Amino acid sequence: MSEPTASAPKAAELAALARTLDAADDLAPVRERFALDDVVYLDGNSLGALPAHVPDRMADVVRRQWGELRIRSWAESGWWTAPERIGDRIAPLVGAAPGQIVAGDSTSVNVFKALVAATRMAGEGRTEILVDATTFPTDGYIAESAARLTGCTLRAVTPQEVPSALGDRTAVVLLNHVDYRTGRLHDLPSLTAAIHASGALAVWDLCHSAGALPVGLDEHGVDLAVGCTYKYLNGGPGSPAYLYVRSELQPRFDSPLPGWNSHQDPFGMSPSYAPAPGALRGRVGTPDILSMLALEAALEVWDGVSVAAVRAKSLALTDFFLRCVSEYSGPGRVQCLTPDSHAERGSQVALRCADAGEVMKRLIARGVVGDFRHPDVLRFGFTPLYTGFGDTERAARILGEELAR
Ligand SMILES: Cc1ncc(COP(=O)(O)O)c(C=O)c1O
Ligand SMILES: Nc1c(O)cccc1C(=O)C[C@H](N)C(=O)O
Repeated sequence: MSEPTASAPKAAELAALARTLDAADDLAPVRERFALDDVVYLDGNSLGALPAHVPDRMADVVRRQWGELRIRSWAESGWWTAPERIGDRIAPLVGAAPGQIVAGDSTSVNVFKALVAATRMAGEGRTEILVDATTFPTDGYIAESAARLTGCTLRAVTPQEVPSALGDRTAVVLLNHVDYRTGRLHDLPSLTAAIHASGALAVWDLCHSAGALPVGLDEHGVDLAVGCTYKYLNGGPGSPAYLYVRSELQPRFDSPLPGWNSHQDPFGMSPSYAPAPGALRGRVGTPDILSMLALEAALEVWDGVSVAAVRAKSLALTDFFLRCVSEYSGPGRVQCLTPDSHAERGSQVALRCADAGEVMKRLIARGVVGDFRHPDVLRFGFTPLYTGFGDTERAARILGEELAR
């Protein structure tokens, strides 16, 4: 049996407030662009939902472009130029002018390219890589290997420790914009400025911020950035990642993976490598066209949607969720790891509680899908394109009921 959590009048008040907020939400109609059921899907920070038009688009890609046009599609269906074209479609979502982003490979591979290329661009005597000690693990593993390959030392520091860790030996700093576990948003403008003041380069991992909040890559002078597209960009499972190289740095970008797709004359089949100009220097080999074109179609859900509006709704949703959790779960049942301050909050709420893995299984069984991160964290990701305030109230209410069991 469940203990009662919030009083019935309180629940009615929150449900009514949710209806008012949904009615005033300009982004509410965007939900229709997605194929969703009545599950409350709060796992878009791991795998974004399917945009409704993608299956038909992919049927055309497979049946007509591949099945009928076959090899002609590299030119006639725009396959060959898809990585740069899609990079330019992602660019406004992360505050970048065209010509600086190429889509392809995984985030892990792009972290490797960015880090090694950054150490190659760093000045004489700069032989230390700083890596976010709280990073999603893959960045740390890749940084360790990149350091060994380049003869650099590697030091793990928290983002807060970066300013005092910087020195005249620092070559590059790899940071996560939003912490995957806590949902903490790090201060990209001021950290990038501090890194530059020390003469080093800044590489940012945008996996948990792109599509959820303004990033401002150009505005803040970020050197290199990477990110995935299967979370808030809804590109699909394993969809291509992307690499941003600031235009001024492109002529010096010396890729550690100089495949033929980044050659200035790929079909010249020369035995020696000569890099192409611009963003396509970040390409490696043949792109994964099916995933690439699913991503391109998925990005159409952004037509007419501003990142600023998404950010405003994201903060309103997470504020409302925190309020509902505190009403429905009572004091002491959960500990919130996500900062209260908007300036430090991404688009997820992370709650620590006892038996978090079991609690999440029960939530999923009741139609509230978040995820569990080892050892004791419940994560709830809020995708403003398809999550409403009613969903948010329902998720918090069911969480309260399960915690009271
Ligand atoms: C911050 C961050 N970086 C990297 C990755 C993963 O990269 P990849 O797509 O290479 O698996 C994730 C999530 O999977 C992530 O959250
Ligand atoms: N990339 C993933 C996958 O292939 C399977 C399951 C989950 C993922 C994720 O994206 C995890 C995610 N980066 C996280 O923040 O935990």
